[in-house]
Amino acid sequence: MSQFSTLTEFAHVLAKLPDADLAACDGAEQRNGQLTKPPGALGRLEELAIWYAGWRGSARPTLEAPQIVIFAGNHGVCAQGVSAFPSEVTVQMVANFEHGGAAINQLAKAFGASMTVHALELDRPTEDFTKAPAMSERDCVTALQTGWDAVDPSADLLVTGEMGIGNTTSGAALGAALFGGAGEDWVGRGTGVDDAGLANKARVVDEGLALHASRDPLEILRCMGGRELAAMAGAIAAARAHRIPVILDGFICTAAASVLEKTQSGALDHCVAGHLSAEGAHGKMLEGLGKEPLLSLGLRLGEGSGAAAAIGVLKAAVACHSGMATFAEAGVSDG
Ligand SMILES: O=C(O)c1ccc[n+]([C@@H]2O[C@H](COP(=O)([O-])O)[C@@H](O)[C@H]2O)c1
Ligand SMILES: Cc1cc2nc[nH]c2cc1C
Repeated sequence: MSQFSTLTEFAHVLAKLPDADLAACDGAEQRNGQLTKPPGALGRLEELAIWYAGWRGSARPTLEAPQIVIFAGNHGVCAQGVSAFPSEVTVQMVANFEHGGAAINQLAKAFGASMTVHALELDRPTEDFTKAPAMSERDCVTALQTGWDAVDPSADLLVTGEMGIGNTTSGAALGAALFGGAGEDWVGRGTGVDDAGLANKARVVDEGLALHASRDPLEILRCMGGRELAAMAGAIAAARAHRIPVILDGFICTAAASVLEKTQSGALDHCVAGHLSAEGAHGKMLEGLGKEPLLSLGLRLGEGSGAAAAIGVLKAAVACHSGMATFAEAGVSDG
């Protein structure tokens, strides 16, 4: 539980979050060197296991309690015709999550993750950001706090996902405002808009950038983000406070996470990129964060799906690291 009642206070919380445990990292690195395999033969799985060990504070960690949190929000900017789907799909999909019928339900089950869904005032969409700030400071802080409180301190891995018709436009606006460039550099087809729809999204983002001049990352989140993006940012920050590593999902999740990194450099050191989304600018955003995605499967679903698929990769890394025999234990001659 953390208390912050303004965006400035949230920035102060971010500045004080803990770092990885270097002794655990060193211990994990040493153990990795003794396991029955040629050095480096498990490739990136080795690096992942050591990173995970550092955040969990144990040279031989376990990964048994992954948590998936899904946040849903509605967007006033949908009035600009930015999505291929109507806004009511957001609340309908929340019901689908609650009844177990969505892709993320099956992925959670497949990888043994708990899952919670948080609908964020769906009947009170954010403002259309071409006309006004998307959220008041109070609304933005409330969403950050909801995200913070949604994290189970006993989880040992967190995936944050979202559902929000129109939110690829918010993600693109955040991308442009945080990393530079114009609307056309950051918009993609989202749920499937055509060429005219894509051009319209670029126009909408450009209007937002012109109206909201502040380049303070948390102000950018408030003015052009959405409740589900703020909640993901709050959850990712809370995970760090609890030393819970995070797998980032696609374009919208990464945009929300980028707000943290731009507020406090290094704020995403406890996060890996789960996958490369088919949403056009996701790769550029990940490059801007210096993150290499674990998977590239052409997913563009959101709702935490790509990150959930990557739980399997991280489980593989930790299982090998913590379960394998050393050369000495197995009586295998080393090189
Ligand atoms: O995560 C992604 O990379 C991603 C890419 C494209 C679409 N989505 C999902 O589609 C919805 C937003 O698309 P749109 O076209 O309504 O802006 C939202 O519910 C997201 O979860 C998600
Ligand atoms: C059906 C549907 C499911 C989704 N899940 C995440 N975003 C979504 C958008 C739509 C349109």
